[in-house]
Amino acid sequence: MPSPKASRSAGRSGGSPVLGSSNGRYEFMSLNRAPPPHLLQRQGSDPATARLRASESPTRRRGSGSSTGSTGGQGLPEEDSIRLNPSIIGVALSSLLAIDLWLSKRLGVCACEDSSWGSIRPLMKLIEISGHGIPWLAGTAYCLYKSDSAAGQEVMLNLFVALLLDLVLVGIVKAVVRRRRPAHNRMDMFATFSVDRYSFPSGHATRAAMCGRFLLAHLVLAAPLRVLVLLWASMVGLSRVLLGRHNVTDVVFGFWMGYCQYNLVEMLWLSPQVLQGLLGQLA
Ligand SMILES: CC(C)=CCC/C(C)=C/COP(=O)(O)O
Repeated sequence: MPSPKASRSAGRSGGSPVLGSSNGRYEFMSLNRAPPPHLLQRQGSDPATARLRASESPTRRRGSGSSTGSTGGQGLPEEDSIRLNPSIIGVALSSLLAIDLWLSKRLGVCACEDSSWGSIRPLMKLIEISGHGIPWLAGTAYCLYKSDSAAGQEVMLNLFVALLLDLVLVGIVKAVVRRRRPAHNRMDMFATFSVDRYSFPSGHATRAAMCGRFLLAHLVLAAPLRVLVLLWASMVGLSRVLLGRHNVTDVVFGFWMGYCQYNLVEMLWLSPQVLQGLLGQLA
């Protein structure tokens, strides 16, 4: 093994510990220079093969000119150029993912009772229930049943359909992406589907964004109540990360998806005629 001292001095001279030991000692070699012949021989069965491998080192390849062609063995082989170009996107995505995981872990302060903010976990769980699918479906069905005006029934029926649509769309995306929930999450949510073991996107966030927009658009609410709706939707999203249920990107995407789902609900809006037909069939 090289002593730390040897490694440091090699680092200072621009060398890099790229090759193995010779006679029990490690040797350091600059990436910009061709390796000595005795080391080349160890890389391949004969010196010619070894030299060829050395000429394919990343540094040599980068300096070889054309990045598109593969003519005459001088340019970059095509498959290599394909592999190198998307690496910028790959690095950006993995950096974003790393930041997401790090931030989500730091924000998961109510993930269990003995977490740093474990004392507010019950409050966060209450907010969680307020954005759960069951109270929303049950509440909407109750309002639909109780509503005595055609306008009220129309709004409630469309909200009910929107909630079902949300469950289906979120289920599909979760099943396709299959991102696991954060490791610090305790799976103690009530009434979940099997796809809810996956975390992308947050179903609570999609519901909060979609229902928030729905309420603001279809209920005549005073300004303080409108602010309350916005606050509630934000708190539902935030509580998902604080409880350790989701990573930040699950919630951000969930909000965006719920926002778009509302546009879809508006496009597919069930008119009173359709509603009468449906109710007529039920009666
Ligand atoms: C059983 C019904 C009707 C809905 C399930 C709602 C639920 C538990 C969704 C998961 O939400 P997150 O993805 O935000 O954890």
